[in-house]
Amino acid sequence: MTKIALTIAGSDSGGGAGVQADLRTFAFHKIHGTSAITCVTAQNTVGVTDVAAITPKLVQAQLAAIFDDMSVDAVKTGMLLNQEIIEAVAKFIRERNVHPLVVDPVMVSRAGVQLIDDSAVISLKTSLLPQATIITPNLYEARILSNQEINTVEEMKQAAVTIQKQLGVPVVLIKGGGLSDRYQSPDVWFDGHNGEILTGERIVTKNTHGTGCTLSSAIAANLALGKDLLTAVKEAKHYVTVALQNSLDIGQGNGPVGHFFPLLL
Ligand SMILES: Nc1ncnc2c1ncn2[C@@H]1O[C@H](COP(=O)(O)OP(=O)(O)OP(=O)(O)O)[C@@H](O)[C@H]1O
Ligand SMILES: Cc1ncc(CO)c(N)n1
Repeated sequence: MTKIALTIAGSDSGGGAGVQADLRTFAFHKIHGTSAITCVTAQNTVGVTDVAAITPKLVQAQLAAIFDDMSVDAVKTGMLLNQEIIEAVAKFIRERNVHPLVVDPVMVSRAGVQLIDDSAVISLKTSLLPQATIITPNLYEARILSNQEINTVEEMKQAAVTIQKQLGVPVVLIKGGGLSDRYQSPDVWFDGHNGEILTGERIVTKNTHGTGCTLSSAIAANLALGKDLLTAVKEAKHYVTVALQNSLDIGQGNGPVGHFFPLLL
């Protein structure tokens, strides 16, 4: 039977991140992708020039339209923009017992640009993160969530434990794309008992736009396919590495990763 995944996220006009990256990732995994759009960004490979929120009512209506009609096998959230949207999404997830749920707590981009406002950070922590199956903060986001400095794998491990315990999230995966390591891009997993360092070769490219969106939607896709969580994460990390190896030299800034590899028809 066809599996179905849902992304609750923002639109990236440049097509590299957000809903556009998520739907391509679902399609690569042979999963039907649905989407509830939270905001529209005017964005390209260089940066974000404008953003407008979708009303919480319309976000909720998109979610209801999907869940009233279809059986959704896995969900991911990405950029939720503001407190009202986060609260609407969190309420829907609570009421409909939505799971498995991969939360990419999008707050700050790899380039260090803040993508959501301060009140939204509080709602994310209190209303949404505790409902997640797994959360996937990048280094900046993990710093905000743990209140600690993170520059090394050792500090990533400590922060993962702090976040897991303080926020009551079952599994924390801190992404190491932002580390200054020339050879590796390790991600750190902590599930309350076991810690693991998921190693991965660092690909030398400037085209890293959308890596975080791609990782979280690949985890959701693998969960929709019935894989266990650690396997889902390991395979998703491998997918991102190969997508980076096949990244696209588009635009003047950071181009997108290559979600599809040459197709032989
Ligand atoms: N140059 C790279 N080579 C290999 N893996 C990378 C590289 N950059 C990032 N990754 C991997 O990509 C995934 C996403 O991590 P990253 O830290 O880039 O997330 P992010 O900041 O949320 O991404 P973005 O905001 O650009 O979408 C992680 O698995 C990370 O290890
Ligand atoms: C819409 C959107 N979502 C997420 C990110 C983070 O990469 C981005 N740059 N844009």
